[in-house]
Amino acid sequence: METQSARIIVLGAGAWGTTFAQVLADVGNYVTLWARDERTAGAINEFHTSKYLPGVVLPRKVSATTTVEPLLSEADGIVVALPSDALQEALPKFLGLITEDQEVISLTKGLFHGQFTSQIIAEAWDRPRDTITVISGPNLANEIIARQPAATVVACPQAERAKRVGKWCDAGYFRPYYSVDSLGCEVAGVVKNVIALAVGAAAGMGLGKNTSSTLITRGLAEMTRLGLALGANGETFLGLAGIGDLSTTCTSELSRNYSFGFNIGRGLTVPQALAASKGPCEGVKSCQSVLELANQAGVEMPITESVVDVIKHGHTAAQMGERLLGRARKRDGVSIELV
Ligand SMILES: NC(=O)c1ccc[n+]([C@@H]2O[C@H](COP(=O)([O-])OP(=O)(O)OC[C@H]3O[C@@H](n4cnc5c(N)ncnc54)[C@H](O)[C@@H]3O)[C@@H](O)[C@H]2O)c1
Ligand SMILES: O=P(O)(O)OC[C@H](O)CO
Repeated sequence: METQSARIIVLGAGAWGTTFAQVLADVGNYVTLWARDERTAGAINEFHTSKYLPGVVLPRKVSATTTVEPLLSEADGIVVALPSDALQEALPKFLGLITEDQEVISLTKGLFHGQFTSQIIAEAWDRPRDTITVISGPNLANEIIARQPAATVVACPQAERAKRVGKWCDAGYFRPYYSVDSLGCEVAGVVKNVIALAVGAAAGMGLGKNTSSTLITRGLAEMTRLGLALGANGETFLGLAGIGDLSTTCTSELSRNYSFGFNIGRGLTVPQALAASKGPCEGVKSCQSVLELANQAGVEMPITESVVDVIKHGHTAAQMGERLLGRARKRDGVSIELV
């Protein structure tokens, strides 16, 4: 029988990694954050603060280090909370230090160079993808750090691993639901960021709730079509990691993706909107890859396509709207038809 407190390392001491570390500490686990700079680690260890979470005092059980290698072999679980474009640089140095019986948990909602986070981790650490647990849901760090109630999906094809990880983060205010569909959770976590860019852009143009609800609903259809084509379970998209996270990200000014889109909608350029962002905009990084994946799978994703036109081809938010409204008329519903 496993003891109640686990030893957990969180790689990435930013907003979500630090917040998730607090969740784990609140349950009674021993948590160490890996920060890449001494300043971030020092602020956590000496003052229990983080520049990523202004005004927050962290539990004393959360500590940080810049030298995590000696701690990895003793850990029960390793959490990856890095932005998607940092994974290929940051992860390989830990190859050989993590074994298959340890739990590896991904919090990163990204698709980088055509690879979902669990694929990148599996390759970097030479372990089967189906041993990696994905945690995804309507989980804005700034709300969870204040211990506001929220639920999440803890998903792993090896169900026992999801159960084990779920117990570690079952903090009461943070409520895990279990799934074996980690692929569906990853698809949803990536596509919702792209859709949030479009919804934010519409809001930034001054458009109202009818427009945002239209984009959210059709965005759900896009996400579901792609997920089904890739082999995910359709139910996932109607759950917390699907419509749950989509609605949070598309309606909150705390979302970096929505806020980025909002700034585009009010006329900022892509570089200006990126400079104004308070953190990684995964949708900006992943939209092209999502579209390529959709094209390979023969799936139509018009909202994603119009976001790519804005990010990569200099289209304005107004052109994005015109293009979407000019499309051929379709049947309503989350259809699995690919045309
Ligand atoms: N913030 C949220 O509300 C939230 C919620 C759920 C999921 N996520 C996902 O979590 C991931 C991280 O987001 P975040 O909000 O914590 O970002 P963040 O910018 O707040 O933190 C990222 C951290 O990674 C570190 N980092 C960056 N590159 C690195 C490298 N090469 N080596 C080592 N460390 C490096 C940064 O120094 C920083 O501490 C993203 O994929 C995001 O989509 C975020
Ligand atoms: O700030 P965003 O847009 O990266 O969204 C954060 C989380 O993914 C919301 O669940």
